[in-house]
Amino acid sequence: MALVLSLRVSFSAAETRHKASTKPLKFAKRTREPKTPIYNPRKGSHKPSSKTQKLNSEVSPHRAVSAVRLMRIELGGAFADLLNEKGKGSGDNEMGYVERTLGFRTRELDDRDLRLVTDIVGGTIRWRRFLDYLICSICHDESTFRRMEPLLLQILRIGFYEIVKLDMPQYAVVDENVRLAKVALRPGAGNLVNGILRKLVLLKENNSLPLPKVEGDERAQARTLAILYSHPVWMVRRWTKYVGQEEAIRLMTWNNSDPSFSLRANSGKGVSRADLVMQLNLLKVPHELSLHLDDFVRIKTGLQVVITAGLLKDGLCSVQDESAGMVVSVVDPQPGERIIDCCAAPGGKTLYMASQLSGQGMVSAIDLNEGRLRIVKETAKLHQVDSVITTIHADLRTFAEKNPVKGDKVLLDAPCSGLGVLSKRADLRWNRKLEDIEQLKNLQDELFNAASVLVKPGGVLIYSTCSIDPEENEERVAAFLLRHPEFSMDPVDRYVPPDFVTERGFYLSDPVKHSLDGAFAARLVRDL
Ligand SMILES: C[S@@+](CC[C@H](N)C(=O)[O-])C[C@H]1O[C@@H](n2cnc3c(N)ncnc32)[C@H](O)[C@@H]1O
Repeated sequence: MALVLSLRVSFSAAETRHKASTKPLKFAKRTREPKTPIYNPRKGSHKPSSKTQKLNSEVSPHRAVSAVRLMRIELGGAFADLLNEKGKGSGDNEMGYVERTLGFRTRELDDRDLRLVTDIVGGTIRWRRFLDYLICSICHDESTFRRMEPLLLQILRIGFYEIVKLDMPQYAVVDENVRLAKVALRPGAGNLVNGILRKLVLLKENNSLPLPKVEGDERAQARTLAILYSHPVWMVRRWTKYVGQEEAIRLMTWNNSDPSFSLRANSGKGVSRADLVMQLNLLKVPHELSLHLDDFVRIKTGLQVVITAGLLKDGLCSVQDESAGMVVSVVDPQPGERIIDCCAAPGGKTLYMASQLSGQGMVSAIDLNEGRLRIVKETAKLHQVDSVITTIHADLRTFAEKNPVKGDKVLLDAPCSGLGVLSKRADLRWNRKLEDIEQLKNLQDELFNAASVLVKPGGVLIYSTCSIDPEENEERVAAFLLRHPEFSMDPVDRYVPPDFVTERGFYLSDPVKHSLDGAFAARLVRDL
């Protein structure tokens, strides 16, 4: 049976002896059962191992944890179901997941391991299409690749990423991933990993990785670029259409780079940026002051240190991208105003707006998602801005129909594709579909109409997204203005630096140009 073949392949003894060969790999059937039981969703079985609870000190912890985390991310629900079925509590921490999946524990992760897990998991997800292309090419057999069991595939992806993208010491990477495959799966899987990784090493050393050439018509080129820069083909085609191939490549390169983060000093709690900088200096976290926003600091590394030190838990600061902070600059909250935040959860902009009210006025935070809205409420308390925030659990469309409330300012931070934040959301590119954009556009139009009802005469309506797609941004605003002649554009040049203002007076943070997340905002004024 094909499935059995994929589960029980062992790399031929000859291949192991001769290390890396350039010939197609041959897979021999195994006859024995796998040594260690593992979760295999394709077989739908999981036998708890007698080795459970066993500490394995030979396997590198960051690789075991990365492999399991990648499985969880890719398998999603199926994996969660398995853990629930097998007993509550066993999977509530990372090592619990490792133990239940691999049948053994590793030593606890230290700070270096944690950083490696973050790098490897993020990078392996981002580069998935590229890595799979290489793995498939080296296997010389697409069906073998397609039928590869999930854990084996994740181990190979990790090895390929470490060798090709992280330039880690190649033979150490081979040995470590072989060991993981042997212990977590069976000796034959280790031999297979050994053969494939050694072949990769040889190809890399000879500078002859099997990479496709960008040639042919527009579709063919997009398919190749999608492999080389590891994005869905539809995104490559869309960006090439809007900004040309060179700019699309720059954008994909940005999306594949390690994300940097910004921290906002929580002025609502009386924490100034100088206080935050002092804390970062004490923690030895390198940082730069934001050039655009007074409360913000940028960090490239050290987020884990900030989290561990409790700066977020204690409400001293929040993680917030400057691009999102500048949307609040476009709103320009003033003490005493009533601001309606129509799609508020989890509350990044709500909290920042509230912190600018100096205790006078109100932000009404509406959201459809009750759980996420609860986060807004709890964080508002932690940040000591709860006296100026009211949360309202509702669908904006029905709320606007039934409630006579009017705001001085109404912010609609609409649900969107998130195409501006792909560098931070490593897996989002694989979850988004082209069809989503059509559906989102309809929702955005409906929410735009509903939000407009809540604006008082002479009041301001701000429409924003974390997308860079013109169909979710400029086109939605143009369509709204046609439907609502009682609103007119108010250019944003008074509120954000000139570099962020488009010709038509919108706010646009462009990842390539500004090295920030992508974000968009339009400011519209209602007639008196
Ligand atoms: C982009 S997120 C908002 C992010 C938020 N403004 C922030 O800065 O943290 C969009 C939000 O819209 C909410 N949403 C989606 N459809 C909605 C609806 N019909 N009514 C109200 N909220 C909705 C989602 O639950 C989600 O929390």
